[in-house]
Amino acid sequence: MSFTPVAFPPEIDTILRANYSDATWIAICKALAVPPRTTFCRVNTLRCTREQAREQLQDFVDMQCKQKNWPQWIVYEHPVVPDVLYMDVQGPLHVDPVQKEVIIDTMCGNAVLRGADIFATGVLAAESATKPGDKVAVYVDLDGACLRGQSKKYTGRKAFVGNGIAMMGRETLYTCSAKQLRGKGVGVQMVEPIYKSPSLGDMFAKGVILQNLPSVLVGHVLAPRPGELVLDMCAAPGGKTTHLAALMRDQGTIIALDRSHQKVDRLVNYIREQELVSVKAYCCDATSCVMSEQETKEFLATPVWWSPGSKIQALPRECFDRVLLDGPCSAMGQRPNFKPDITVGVLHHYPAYQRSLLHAAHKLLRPGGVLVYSTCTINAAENEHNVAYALATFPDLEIMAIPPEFEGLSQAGLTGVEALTEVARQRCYRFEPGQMCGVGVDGKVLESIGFFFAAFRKKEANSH
Ligand SMILES: C[S@@+](CC[C@H](N)C(=O)[O-])C[C@H]1O[C@@H](n2cnc3c(N)ncnc32)[C@H](O)[C@@H]1O
Repeated sequence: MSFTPVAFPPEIDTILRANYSDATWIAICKALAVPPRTTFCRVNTLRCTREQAREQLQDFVDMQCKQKNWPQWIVYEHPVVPDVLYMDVQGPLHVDPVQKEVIIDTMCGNAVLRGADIFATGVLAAESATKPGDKVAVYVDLDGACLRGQSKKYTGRKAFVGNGIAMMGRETLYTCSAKQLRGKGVGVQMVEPIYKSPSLGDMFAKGVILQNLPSVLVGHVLAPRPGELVLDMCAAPGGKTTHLAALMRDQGTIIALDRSHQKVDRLVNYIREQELVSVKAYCCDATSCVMSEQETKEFLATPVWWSPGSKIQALPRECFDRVLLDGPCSAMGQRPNFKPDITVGVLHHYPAYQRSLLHAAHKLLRPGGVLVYSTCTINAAENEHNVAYALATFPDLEIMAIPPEFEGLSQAGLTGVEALTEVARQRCYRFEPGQMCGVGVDGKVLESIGFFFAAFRKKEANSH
């Protein structure tokens, strides 16, 4: 079974491949079409130890394997990153599609390839005679052209992702509204997926969070300590915010911003559910969120933070011990990616936008403080070029060396970015799709999504 490599629109392909040899670019496009070889999850160490979480997850996975008639699947503790568990992903496996078809959209297809079952709301179309218990072949609608509820066989472009068992009939799926279906649970249980990996089910409630290794590393490299004042500039949905809170033992203050009101509302609920007291989330445009010097003075005279969830305008200058800038990006490192959906205009818009966020981050960071800049894209303009920009624009920022324990988990930055010195390039954390991100306890290569980050320290006033 093989997947066709990701095909970017031609103009996008030209831009992205510019920094690679043809062979490397082809390998990247192949890797982007399929899921990473490893499923990583982070343990919420405020709730349980990693060992407790591993045991619980192993029990859950054992139960699933029994149900699906799969051989035993081992949950490992990551040898280097202290709060990470991981499992291997198997595939591509040879699976013959059965006759009856179910169609899902590309987002749902991406999740299926990463081990998920299909929730009732995810099913776009099923053939007219589909009943609970039927074995169905699951296809992804590649062009977004399948009508929801369609009963005829879909004849558009589609990709097979495996066979599953329908858990409800066609009638239930399409006579109920999307609202009624929400919470109804699994619509199709994937028993013969092309890429096999146990799903995490409701392990989230038990403190196990699906999170890619590079995202977890971001938290460890930022390394916030209990009692510090930390800023997460683009925080929603909050995967990294909650990690920072765990690293700080929920002691200190994390100011979590997001521009979107709805996302902040969800983030506030998430923080409440997690019973975190250190995180305060606000709706704020982080490109223009810096107080003037006078306003900063006045704020610091009586520092009172606003009520969580409210819209705020600005934050005090040079006060934050750590700043995380995990901003909006072209997300071209996501795996699998059935259909990269981006225009040249949008791709070109990101680097400048990220630079405006970098300007704000620099103003808010205290001397001696640490800034981590991250993206989940392979686009050099949003990565190495922005690192070079930050170093050239802010002479008081220095790029931090990779701690010895994290060496070998990522690749260095790309070559050929003129303004990036060799030292700075070596200090970038680039996670190239298809390349290893370390080695597991059993010597197997680990692999994740495409990602990039760099850590900077702001020099103390007397050191520059
Ligand atoms: C990559 S996501 C952040 C993911 C998050 N850090 C996590 O780990 O869960 C980028 C976020 O930036 C937000 N965003 C975009 N522009 C922003 C701005 N000017 N100010 C604040 N947030 C912004 C988006 O709404 C989006 O939620």
